[in-house]
This record gives sequence, C-alpha cells and structure tokens, in this order.
Amino acid sequence: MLRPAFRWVRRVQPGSAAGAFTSRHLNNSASTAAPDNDSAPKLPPEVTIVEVGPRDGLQNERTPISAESKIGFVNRLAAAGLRRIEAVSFVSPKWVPQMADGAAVMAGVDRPPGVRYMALVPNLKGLEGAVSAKVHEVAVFASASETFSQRNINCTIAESIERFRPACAAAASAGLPVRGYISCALGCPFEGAVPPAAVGRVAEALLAVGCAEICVADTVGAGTPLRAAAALRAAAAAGVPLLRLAAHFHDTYGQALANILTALQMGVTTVDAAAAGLGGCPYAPGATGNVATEDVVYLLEGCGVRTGVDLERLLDASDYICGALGGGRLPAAGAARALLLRRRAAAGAAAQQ
Ligand SMILES: CC(C)(COP(=O)([O-])OP(=O)([O-])OC[C@H]1O[C@@H](n2cnc3c(N)ncnc32)[C@H](O)[C@@H]1OP(=O)([O-])[O-])[C@@H](O)C(=O)NCCC(=O)NCCSC(=O)C[C@@](C)(O)CC(=O)[O-]
Repeated sequence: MLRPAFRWVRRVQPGSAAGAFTSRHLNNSASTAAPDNDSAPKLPPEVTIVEVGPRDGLQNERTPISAESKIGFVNRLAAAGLRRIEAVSFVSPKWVPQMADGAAVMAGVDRPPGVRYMALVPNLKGLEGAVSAKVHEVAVFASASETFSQRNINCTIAESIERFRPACAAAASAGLPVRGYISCALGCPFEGAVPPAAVGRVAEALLAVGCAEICVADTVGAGTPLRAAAALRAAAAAGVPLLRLAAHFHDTYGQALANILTALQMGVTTVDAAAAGLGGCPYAPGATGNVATEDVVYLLEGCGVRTGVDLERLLDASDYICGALGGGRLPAAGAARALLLRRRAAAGAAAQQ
C-alpha cells in the first residue's frame, strides 16, 4: 500500500475561493467541494503546475505553427496565472522542425513579473541558445530506457549524462536552475516495462551533474498509480527530496489524473500539464497528449488545492491555440473538452440573440 509521506489537508468551506470556482463550472447535480470527512484525500494545500503545452504540446504537430501563434499562446498562459511555462526547446531543427523558432518565440513573449520561462536543451549548444534567449530555467532530458535514449537523442543514457555535464555547468554559471527529465520512467514504447531501479540510477546521475529538480515522466502515458508511485519512490530513494521532484504524465491510457493524485499524496508538489491536453513526443510512437491543464486545475481546485490558475483565462489560451491549429481541433476528453465546448456553445447562443 502507498503510505503518504505528507498529511496535508485543506478542506473547502462553502463560499471559499475554491467553492466559488466549483459553482461556476459545475451543473447543479454535482459538486467538487472537498468532502469534510476523514476519507478526503491527503493533499498539499497548493501545487505548482508547470505548463508544458508550448513545448511538449506543440513539438509533435505536423503542420508548422507560426511563432506569432506560439507567442499568443504563451502570453495567454501567463495571463491565466501559470508561473512556470516550458515555452520552447533548443534542439536540432533536423530532429524537431516545429521547435526551430525558439529564439523568435522567446523574443516575442511578454515577461510579466513572476512568470518563469523554461527551455528544453539536449546539450551545450542548446544551452547557449537558451541563455541567449533569456529564459529563466532550462531542462535536460535523459531516459530510463536505452532504446528510447537512442531514438530520441541518438546516444546511450551514459553518453547523454556526459553531454549534460557541461550544459549544467554553463547553466550554473549563467544562474539558470536545471530540471532533469527522466523520460520513459513508467514504460517504454520499445522496451515495455521499465524497472524502477533504472529510474533511480538516472535520478542519481542527473542530481550528480547539477539538476535542481528531477521530473519523472511517463512519456507513453501507460503508467498506473502503483507504477507511478514505484518510479517516484525510486527517484526519492536515489536522493531527490520530494519537494524537488516533479511528475509529468501523459494521458494515453486515461491514468494521468489518478497518477497525479498518487504523486501528491506522496508529497510531490509540482506537476506538469499542457493546456487542451496537447502533446506527444515525435520519438514515442503511440503516445498521445499530456494531461490537460484544465483537467488538473479542475481536479485540484475541486479538492481544495490552490493552483493559482484562472480556469476561464486558461480556456482563452486553449481556445486560441486550438483555433491556431485549425481543423476544428478540440481537447480529446475530460474537463478541457467539456469546458471548451460549453464555452463555445454559450458564445454561439449569445451570437444568435
Ligand atoms: C541531441 C541531438 C542534437 C543529437 O543529434 P545528432 O544528430 O546525434 O547530433 P550532432 O551533434 O551530430 O548534430 C546534428 C546537427 O544538429 C545540430 N545541433 C546539435 N545540437 C543542437 C541544438 N541543441 N540546437 C540546434 N542544433 C543542434 C548540429 O549542429 C548538427 O547540425 P549540422 O552540422 O548537421 O548542420 C538530436 O538528437 C536532438 O536534437 N534530439 C532532440 C529530440 C527531441 O527534442 N525530442 C523531443 C523532446 S523529449 C520528450 O519529448 C520527452 C519529454 C522531455 O517531454 C518527457 C516526456 O514527455 O515524457
């Protein structure tokens, strides 16, 4: 059984901010107010959502998206209250053409106080691009699976760590904190099951090269709560403090929210999500989108956990990027889809009056 390391509970009082949130977004037949009884999940009072839509969400889109649209998306996410946004990557444009305009995107985004932009970098060259673009944080990305490492960044896990070493040193000199992703931590599209011990080894190596935060990532979105807990426990046992662990779950098998609750009950307080559930990795066949930010906000605020995100403004961002992607794009499911459809129906009805 999973034993929560932390026992934070925040109960929602009628009329509180979280209560007001639920009444605006629910039908009369349902309520997300946290039950005032001992069966309520033990959750932290607040959670940081790292918005990865502009990078992980868009990198796999086949049709080129203009820098202007990416900038409009990022600015709306910041306006919605998201305070850490993975906006771009500086990777080889031959490998991921969609992300080739990272410098132009970063040159165009608003920089409101308190908003931190992050860039994904695979090596020193990428780090140099990120520093020039004046991001606030960078992320390197290793894998717990050898095959995925080869397919995604064309080197072994050990070689990837050696590439990160100079990049992390240069980031430290530039004053940029580094996040280290562990991709395929809950399973690999090529190797299948990934042992938690592999996650622990990579976590230890990423810490050793200077990563300040370790992000356990379910790249294929096939993990379940027990597998999520085992991977997070392995990273924690390798020496990563719970408050420096982040959870990144794709939702291919519809397990992401359950996995997030598990992570939060263990004491993790940082989770990744992408507006409108965008996403997928070009080198992870079969994997679909990230857990939708709307779904995470809806769940957490409904459980009395503060996210700082304004759901209406988040929908502005999702509506905007879905429009830019064209083809009548909508989130696949969940609160993200329901809320966006409801908003569009209301706008349509208002236009007819
Ligand atoms: C790592 C490499 C570069 C190795 O690629 P390579 O071909 O082995 O390396 P190379 O050093 O021979 O470089 C090839 C070319 O790329 C250039 N290059 C080299 N580095 C850079 C750079 N930073 N920025 C711009 N250009 C770069 C380099 O200069 C050269 O250019 P050329 O001489 O041929 O004209 C390549 O494999 C790569 O860029 N891979 C990135 C793949 C990627 O972005 N995948 C998606 C992100 S990972 C992910 O989605 C998972 C995650 C993090 O989200 C977690 C989760 O969801 O679970």
